[in-house]
Amino acid sequence: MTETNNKVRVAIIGSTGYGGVELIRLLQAHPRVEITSVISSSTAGVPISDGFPHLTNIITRNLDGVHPAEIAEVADLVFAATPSGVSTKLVPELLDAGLKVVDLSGDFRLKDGAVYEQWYKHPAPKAELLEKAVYGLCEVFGEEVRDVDFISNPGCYPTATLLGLIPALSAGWIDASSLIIDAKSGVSGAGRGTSLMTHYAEINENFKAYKVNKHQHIPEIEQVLTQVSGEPITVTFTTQLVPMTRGIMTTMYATLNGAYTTEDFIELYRQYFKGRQFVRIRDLDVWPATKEVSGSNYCDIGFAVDARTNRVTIISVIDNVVKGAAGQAIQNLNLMMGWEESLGLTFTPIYP
Ligand SMILES: NC(=O)C1=CN([C@@H]2O[C@H](COP(=O)(O)OP(=O)(O)OC[C@H]3O[C@@H](n4cnc5c(N)ncnc54)[C@H](OP(=O)(O)O)[C@@H]3O)[C@@H](O)[C@H]2O)C=CC1
Ligand SMILES: CC(=O)N[C@@H](CCC(=O)OP(=O)(O)O)C(=O)O
Repeated sequence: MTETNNKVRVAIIGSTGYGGVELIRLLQAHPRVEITSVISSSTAGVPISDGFPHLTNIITRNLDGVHPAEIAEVADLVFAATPSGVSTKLVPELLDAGLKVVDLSGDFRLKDGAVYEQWYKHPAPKAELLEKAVYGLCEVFGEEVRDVDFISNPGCYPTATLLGLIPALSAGWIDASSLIIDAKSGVSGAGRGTSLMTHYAEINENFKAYKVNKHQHIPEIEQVLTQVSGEPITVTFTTQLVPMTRGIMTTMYATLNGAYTTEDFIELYRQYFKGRQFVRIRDLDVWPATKEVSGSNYCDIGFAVDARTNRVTIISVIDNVVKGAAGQAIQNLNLMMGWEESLGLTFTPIYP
């Protein structure tokens, strides 16, 4: 990989979407990255600040078209912040052109193509690429990310959910057959395209469930939980849209396998995530709120054991666009490059 002035050259496909624009914001402040191309399939040739005035005098370059060979001439690594279905076709061409790739879509997260087709309703990528893609949940699989050239960035809901469940499941503290996940997202999770679902009058002062038991993140969560626990796991997973711009809260319920206390959970998770600065385990009765991670790469997790019901409630929050997308993608870049994983990501949440 070429490093110019000690910097890696990076291109962003889908730079006119929410994930891409957030990558621009974060990478602008990254000390080891130079953005050499911002790419659009529909508006190439115009300055990106035409459509995004907040980038005026920050990114002065024009949008480039989607041409893998040309991208490979100016960049070493590309972020594909593209819709599912698009990445399936694009990523092989980018890899063939010699680029490293971090793909933000759901296309390469599921190892079984038939499962992908069942949930995503698109033709699956080739099996060898599904095999090659490394699932970049940094705090769990960070060692596997080092020195690879193709990362599949985890989904937003799965990031919050998996970080909230894996330590307790790995330790055998919770019953794997009892998992219920109640998930809520701000509307930026749906991307920049307009739809009736996210239209202001439909979501303002409203709160609605969608894709109940049908969400494409269900097999992703089940695949990873099955992998870490060694036994087949299914989950009940309900997604809901909240009238806010950013943020995900997942509230998880599980039956306990023993007489563990809330303090035990806090200690278990602090040990599991020791040295991983982006996961913050809350003190007793200090519940995480989405605002407390907004604009940052943190995932905050809190617990309450209920001895009466023999269940634990686990609450996990992230900013869907940062830790759920662009921030985690940069964390993966850092690991791929052998840099400190927090490089360029150590900013404080925006509050209030
Ligand atoms: N928003 C979020 O919180 C999260 C999103 N993701 C995933 O990240 C990806 C990007 O999401 P998000 O930014 O929200 O989506 P958006 O809909 O906001 O943006 C997607 C972008 O992809 C570009 N695009 C569309 N078709 C093509 C094509 N054929 N070739 C190249 N580029 C294309 C579009 O830009 P143009 O027309 O200019 O090319 C568009 O701006 C998606 O796969 C999404 O599921 C994952 C986690 C969280
Ligand atoms: C609020 C909202 O609509 N969120 C989206 C998140 C989709 C996403 O990020 O898609 P992939 O991870 O599968 O690429 C959804 O629920 O479908």
